Amino acid sequence: TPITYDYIVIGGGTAGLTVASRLTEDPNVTVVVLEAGSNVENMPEVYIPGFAGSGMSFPDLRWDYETVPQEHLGGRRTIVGAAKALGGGTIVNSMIFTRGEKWQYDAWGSLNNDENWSWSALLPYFKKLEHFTPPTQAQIYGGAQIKEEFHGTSDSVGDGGRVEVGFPNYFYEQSQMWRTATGFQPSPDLSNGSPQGTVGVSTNSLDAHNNTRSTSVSAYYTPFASRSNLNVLTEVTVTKILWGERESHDPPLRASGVEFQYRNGYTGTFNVRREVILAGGTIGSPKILELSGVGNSTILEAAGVDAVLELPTVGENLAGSIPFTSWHDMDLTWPVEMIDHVHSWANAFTNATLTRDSLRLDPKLLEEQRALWELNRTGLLSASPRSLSLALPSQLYADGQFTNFIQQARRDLLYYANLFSNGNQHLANGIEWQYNMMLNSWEQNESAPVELNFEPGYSGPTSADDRPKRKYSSVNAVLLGPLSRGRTHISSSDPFEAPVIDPQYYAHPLDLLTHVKSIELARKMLRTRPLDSIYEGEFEPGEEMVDAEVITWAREVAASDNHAMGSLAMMPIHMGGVVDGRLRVYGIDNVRVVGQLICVSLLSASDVKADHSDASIIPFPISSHIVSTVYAIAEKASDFIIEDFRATSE
Ligand SMILES: Cc1cc2nc3c(=O)[nH]c(=O)nc-3n(C[C@H](O)[C@H](O)[C@H](O)COP(=O)(O)OP(=O)(O)OC[C@H]3O[C@@H](n4cnc5c(N)ncnc54)[C@H](O)[C@@H]3O)c2cc1C
Repeated sequence: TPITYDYIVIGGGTAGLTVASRLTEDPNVTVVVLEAGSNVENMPEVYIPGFAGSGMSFPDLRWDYETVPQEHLGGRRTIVGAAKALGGGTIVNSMIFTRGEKWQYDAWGSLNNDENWSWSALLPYFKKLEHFTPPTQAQIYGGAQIKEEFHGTSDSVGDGGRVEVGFPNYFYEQSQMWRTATGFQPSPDLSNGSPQGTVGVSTNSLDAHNNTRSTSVSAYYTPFASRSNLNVLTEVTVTKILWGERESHDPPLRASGVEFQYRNGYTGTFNVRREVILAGGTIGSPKILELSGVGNSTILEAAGVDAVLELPTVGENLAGSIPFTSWHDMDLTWPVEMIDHVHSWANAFTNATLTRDSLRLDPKLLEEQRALWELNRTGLLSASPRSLSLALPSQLYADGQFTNFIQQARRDLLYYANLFSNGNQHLANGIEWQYNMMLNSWEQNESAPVELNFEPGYSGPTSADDRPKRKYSSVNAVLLGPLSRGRTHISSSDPFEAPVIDPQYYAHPLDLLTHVKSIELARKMLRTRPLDSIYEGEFEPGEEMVDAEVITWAREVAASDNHAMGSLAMMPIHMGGVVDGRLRVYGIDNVRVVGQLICVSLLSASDVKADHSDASIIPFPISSHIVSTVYAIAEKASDFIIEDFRATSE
């Protein structure tokens, strides 16, 4: 007989471990977590901050979700990065730990007409999850800035939250120069809900006491692994959710358990008493719903899966593809045929004394720095410092130019909303709503559509073997507010077959225009005082390249940064939503989705770091790296689950 648990958590990543840990604080509640990847907490590439990003170079630690050929990226396929390990994205990510803009969280609440979702409703959870170490005088001198009221408990106050958050203890001189070169206002705190238009040093998911990475494993699992009511199984892939008997075909459905397969091929099932928590990530979660017969019945039947619940927007709301028709008449500063291109970063040679490249160029230095880190947790490997600037439209576009683009986007609003909705009128309404919010915020110059993110070393598309063995400064341009939407769907009932992912990058012309502008700005910044003093010529896109060539080049090389969202969006059902404000899947009694959002943004590729992956139910993109928001959603979801159980059992 299968074992019965109160809760089954599918996916032991960021959100999954958070929820499992919180639920098992009650010793009477039993939880099993099923994670496809392994526990790699003890890999140096994971816990040493200076190696951040290198985790994705291990094939066993990633899913390799590949997109279909992207029409607007020259027909190339790209990889949507996602981690396959206990701890999920927190194991491999770049440790950037910031929050979005206040109005964006408020907009989730307005969209769902739900006061549970707003900046002020989430702030207590952002604080609850953090165990924050305030900056030292040396870190403040290096550029670290915070306002304590926005952060979790620090050591001086008490035990605090679970995720260690702090500032790097090593700063590269060129990062400081870049912050000045941007000309942006210094941010008082990048997590204060108003990062737009400012520049600052990012906080990290970092234990600042011993300079090691903080992950959802170290925060939510390892200290509690001895709980007898928490069972975490690794190398186990969930193949479908099982449903209880129904008297008729009408909703609601009720999950009775899950079916899974161990790496060695052994299969089994567990029964569930209360709820199944779906936390498989942006691509993983809709895939499991579809394999279980929940989704668009036409897609399911084509894949050979019997539909049990018609929920046509599962896997939708992800990105879009269309011709640039009506935009061809616009008065653009570059020839209109160039719109259909992207570029996503700029880098330059530098004569700075030390960059992250130094570790690669000089094996002896790497050895010394490794020994230093082992000795006292200092040196170049003790930190993964990033400086971020969140560019407003006025910082990207010349006067008046953006207004024209916004007007054009408004004229085409319904056209694109319909086009991206895959024929679903409800979803078209939802996308229309999202567009209105986003265009209004940009028109009023109140939101940052892009982030310029400084890497004190090489970041770009060329492998270490193929580029000059020199030191670099790089600016990653991340499109934080994509208007394109696409989809991810299964095409087979085989749970080990990858889904068909079509984010439709740059299908909305404004995505491309804005991203191109951000690269122009990045190139300029690299030559601006005081950074010009260490500038030794642009490497990529290339000193001689004019805009047209840059766009062509970029289209050929730009990489996905996985800033997509909404494949199981939290929206009203009449707007194409899949989950309600308490994260319950519409039409199902006891399945919740936590932490699964995919952000489709594009950033530069890097051989050292990739960036970003999936995260959740968030209906439209936030102007930030997303992991802290995923943790906050998971903390909040845990409270919902506990409250809802109490309410039904009273
Ligand atoms: C390379 C990289 C760099 C990043 N850098 C940053 C950064 O610096 N800052 C930031 O804020 N964000 C960053 N992100 C994004 C962030 O880490 C993720 O968005 C976040 O961790 C996602 O949380 P999640 O819970 O939604 O999914 P995940 O943490 O990905 O968890 C999903 C889990 O489910 C498992 N799973 C999937 N399907 C199944 C199945 N069928 N059965 C069992 N298990 C399954 C997966 O293996 C995974 O462990 C980065 C992501 C990547 C990949």
